[in-house]
Amino acid sequence: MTVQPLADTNLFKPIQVGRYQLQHRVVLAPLTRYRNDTDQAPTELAVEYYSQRSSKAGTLLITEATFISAAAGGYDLAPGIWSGKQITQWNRVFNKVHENKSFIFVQLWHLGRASKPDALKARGLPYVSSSANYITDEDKQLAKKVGNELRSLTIDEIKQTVKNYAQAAANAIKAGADGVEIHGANGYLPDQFIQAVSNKRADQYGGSVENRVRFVLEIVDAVVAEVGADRTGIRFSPWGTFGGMGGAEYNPEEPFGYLLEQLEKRAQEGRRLAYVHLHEPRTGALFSAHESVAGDNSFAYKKWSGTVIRAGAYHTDYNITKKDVNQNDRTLVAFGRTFIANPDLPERLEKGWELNKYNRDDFYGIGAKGYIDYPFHK
Ligand SMILES: O=C1CCC=C1CO
Repeated sequence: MTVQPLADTNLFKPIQVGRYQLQHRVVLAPLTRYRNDTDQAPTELAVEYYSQRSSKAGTLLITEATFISAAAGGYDLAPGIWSGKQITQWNRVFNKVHENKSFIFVQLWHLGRASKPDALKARGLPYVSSSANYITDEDKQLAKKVGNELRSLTIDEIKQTVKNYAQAAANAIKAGADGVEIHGANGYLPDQFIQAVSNKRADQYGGSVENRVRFVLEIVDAVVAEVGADRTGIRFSPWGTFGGMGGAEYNPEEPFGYLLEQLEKRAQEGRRLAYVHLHEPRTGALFSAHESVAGDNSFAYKKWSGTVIRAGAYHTDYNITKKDVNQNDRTLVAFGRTFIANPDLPERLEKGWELNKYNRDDFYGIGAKGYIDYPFHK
């Protein structure tokens, strides 16, 4: 991969995102790091980690995926935004980001069937999804073994979950965040409703595309009512296969095209989201820039007239980055792994400086190594 200065591209033009004026279009992508404390709250190292990556004024950061409630979780060292301590600790992170005159949105997460039935059982919590449709047979065997079999959310539970998203959004703003991103991608709960491969319901939340997107639109409407459309983003992975998504004969333009039309309809009525964030097909299989899946997100621009953040191995070819960010004036690019290894990534991209290489072995774990010890450019 050859680096080149991107200062003269749209990537370094200011842009209004929701109620915020960003100074450039490089975004910290949401990155699970499994480095929180035993109360699922950010640590002091997290304060430093996000501070480093907000060092160029006017940067937009999206936090690692953050559970809306204990029932939404199941991964011990991932963070939440439901308890007082979590809110207090996130506030320390957000204050440092704001000292650097940057902005941060909290990604709101519900695992659904991607959770662990044994971890949920230990907390006395149910293992739920749109339908009792496991990702793998191993999940099914484990769920049976621990006595926490996957089941469909009831209508009342769906309504309560929507309220939990709104409460988590309110908590994020109370903690000082600038906004929230609804995590609708990568096979988590909203995606489990959107996609027919996982949603086998026969009620108003299943079957037709209109019914399958009902849950995520209820979440959008509740979060927007709570914190405002201009402080709300949403992420989708239309071409993703992670978490058992996609499947044979699957055309994502059908559910996601309709979903974007509904978001645009809301925008025309005065409730335009700050942004729609899309995973690129080349990282559809996640965890590798090389297990690309077929597909193209250009359909989204025809359905949605607002701001778009695009993510997916953009560090591998600057010419793709230039093409995608220059094709219109409403595209930002999110970087994940490369931002892990380069705390000053925006400046390195602007000036064409060499990039630190990331070490996948250090993505997760406790302590400073691989978290806050990557060097800034000399
Ligand atoms: O979205 C994804 C895929 C793997 C982990 C998360 C949450 O940040």
